[in-house]
Amino acid sequence: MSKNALDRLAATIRERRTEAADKSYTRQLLDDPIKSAKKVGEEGVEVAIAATAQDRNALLQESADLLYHFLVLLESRNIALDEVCEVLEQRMGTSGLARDKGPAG
Ligand SMILES: N=c1c2ncn([C@@H]3O[C@H](COP(=O)(O)OP(=O)(O)OP(=O)(O)O)[C@@H](O)[C@H]3O)c2ncn1[C@@H]1O[C@H](COP(=O)(O)O)[C@@H](O)[C@H]1O
Repeated sequence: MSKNALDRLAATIRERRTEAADKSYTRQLLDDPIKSAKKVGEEGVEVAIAATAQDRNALLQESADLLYHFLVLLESRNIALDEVCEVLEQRMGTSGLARDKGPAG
């Protein structure tokens, strides 16, 4: 999924704030940020299981579920995808090995 598709999906999710709950699954999640957070956790575990099982199709499907639910969670907490991208951009060029991991590693 390209960044452009993620932006379009995020815009759809934002629009669902004003949709009727009985017509929109997204609106139901936006009304219940705790459920939304739990769904991100569930979908993350399902991604990990699919990856561990080396099930390519399942990994694609679960990854899409995770991205959708992650975007809903961000919207429910009034965080724009661009803000997350800014954090990623700030990290660019800094190796993961460069972080201070403390004496325990
Ligand atoms: N990308 C998605 C998307 N991916 C997954 N899902 C839904 O996520 C739900 C949860 O998936 P699960 O596999 O966990 O199913 P479940 O365990 O039965 O779900 P829960 O009862 O736990 O919520 C399913 O109902 C899927 O249909 C999505 N629902 C919506 N979208 C996008 O959001 C748009 C708006 O959707 P509505 O708000 O429903 O109009 C759609 O046009 C799509 O572009």
